[in-house]
Amino acid sequence: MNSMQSMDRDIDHILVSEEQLQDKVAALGEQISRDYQGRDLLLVSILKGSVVFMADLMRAIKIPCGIDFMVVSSYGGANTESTGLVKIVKDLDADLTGKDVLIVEDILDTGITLSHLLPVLRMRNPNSVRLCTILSKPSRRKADIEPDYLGFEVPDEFVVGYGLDFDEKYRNLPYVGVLKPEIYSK
Ligand SMILES: O=P(O)(O)OC[C@H]1O[C@H](OP(=O)(O)OP(=O)(O)O)[C@H](O)[C@@H]1O
Ligand code: HPA
Ligand SMILES: [Mg+2]
Repeated sequence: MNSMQSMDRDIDHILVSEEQLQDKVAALGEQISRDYQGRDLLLVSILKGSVVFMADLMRAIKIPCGIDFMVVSSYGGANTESTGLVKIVKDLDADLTGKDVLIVEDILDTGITLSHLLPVLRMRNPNSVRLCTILSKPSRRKADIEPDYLGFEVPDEFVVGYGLDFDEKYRNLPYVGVLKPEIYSK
C-alpha cells in the first residue's frame, strides 16, 4: 500500500477534479495577465493553504510580477470551524507602496481571515488590493467579502486537497474532495 492510495481511500467524493482545476488556473492566469498588463503586480500568497494554487497560478501569469508570502492562522489543528482569532504568524517582506496587490487564497469561507487582513494591507499604501481565490463557500459567509477572481463555488462541506488540509493532512491531493465522515470522528 502506498500513501497516495491510502489518502484517496479517505475521500468520500471529489468536488473539483485535477483537470477542472488546471483548466481554471490557466483561464485565471490569462485574465490576470490581461488585467494587470503594465501594472506593478505583487502576488501575496496566504500560507499554508494557498501554496499549491500559488505555484500553479504564478506560472499561468505571463506578465512580470513579484511574489510574497504571509502566514495567517485561524483554523488551528483539527478544527473545522474558524476560531475567529486571526493571527499574523509571518508578515510580508515587501513594501506595498504603489503596488497592485493580488491576494492569492485557497478558499474564501466565512471571510473572517480576509476581513482581518484586507484593512491591514490597505493601510500600507498599495495602489490596489484585490482577491483571487480558487474556492469559495458563499453559504458560510459572515464577513462582507467577495472574490475579484474566483475558481469554483463549493457547497457547505469541509473540503480538502489542492492545498486545503484537515489536521495538516491531505494538502497534497491534486483534486478537491470531501472526507469520509469517519475521518473527522477518529
Ligand atoms: O474565510 P475563512 O472562514 O476565514 O477561511 C479561509 C481561511 O482558512 C484557511 O486557513 P487556515 O487558518 O486553516 O490555515 P492554513 O492555510 O495553514 O490551513 C484557508 O486557507 C483560508 O486562509
Ligand atoms: O473547507 C475547508 N477545508 C479546509 N480548510 C478550510 N478553511 C476554511 N474552510 C476550509
Ligand atoms: Mg487549514
